[in-house]
Amino acid sequence: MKLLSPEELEARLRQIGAERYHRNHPFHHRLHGGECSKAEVQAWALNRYYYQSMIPIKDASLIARCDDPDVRREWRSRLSDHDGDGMGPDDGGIARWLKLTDGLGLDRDYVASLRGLLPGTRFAVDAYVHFVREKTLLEAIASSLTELFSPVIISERVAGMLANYDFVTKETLSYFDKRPPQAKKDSDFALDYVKRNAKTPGDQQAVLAALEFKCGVLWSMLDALAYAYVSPGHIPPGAFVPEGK
Ligand SMILES: O=C(O)c1cc(C(=O)O)c2c(n1)C(=O)C(=O)c1cc(C(=O)O)[nH]c1-2
Repeated sequence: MKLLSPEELEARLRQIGAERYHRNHPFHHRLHGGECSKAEVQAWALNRYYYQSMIPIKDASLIARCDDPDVRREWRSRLSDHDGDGMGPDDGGIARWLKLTDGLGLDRDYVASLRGLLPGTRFAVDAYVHFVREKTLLEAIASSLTELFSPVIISERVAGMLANYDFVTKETLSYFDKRPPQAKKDSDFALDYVKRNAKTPGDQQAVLAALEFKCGVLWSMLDALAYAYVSPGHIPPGAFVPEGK
């Protein structure tokens, strides 16, 4: 591969998002289009809790291995976005995600215990954390770039779920209120970083591969969910069993 200009690199990254982001996954079409049963929505929220709960751990790992104070300063807002600043009970993304699982009628302690997780969710999320720990800082930063695409899917999700499910309220979905501006700020920074720091064809290839890897993490979480709870509906032993199943 020849050296791309920063603009060409950005265009290649956006192309990966257009093709591979989990917005294209059939489970999301089903979720947002109102075709999911309540049990499927519960399974989605319970499994996504693991992703939410591990995000600050992967961000803390990134900070821990970063020797640039400017990057650390910028990156640490991600920790308070998810963990909160101790200013109230619903402060921080993890606490607001638990409001979502509460609103869907799931037991908080059960969700947080992670006992009901699909093995596929665990493996995908753990792979993301390991990737960020083990790859170069440039690749670790690039792997967060799915967030470039999350504001669009979040607005589709909130509108679709509110219109289509009588068991979902605006209050229940409050997690998503704060995410689009946070994701925009975070992904603007990460995109600018990779455009400035991927200086060789090899660096640029690694950045593109990091985004493809991360799209695969998100995609495989939904594959696991669809296989267990939609079709063929084989729930792995020990994973969450919705009421009535
Ligand atoms: O709802 C979504 O579809 C979605 C996607 C993503 C993403 O693209 O990785 C994130 C989030 N939400 C999110 O809420 C979040 O906090 C987040 C952090 C990260 C990351 O990689 O650091 N991605 C995402």
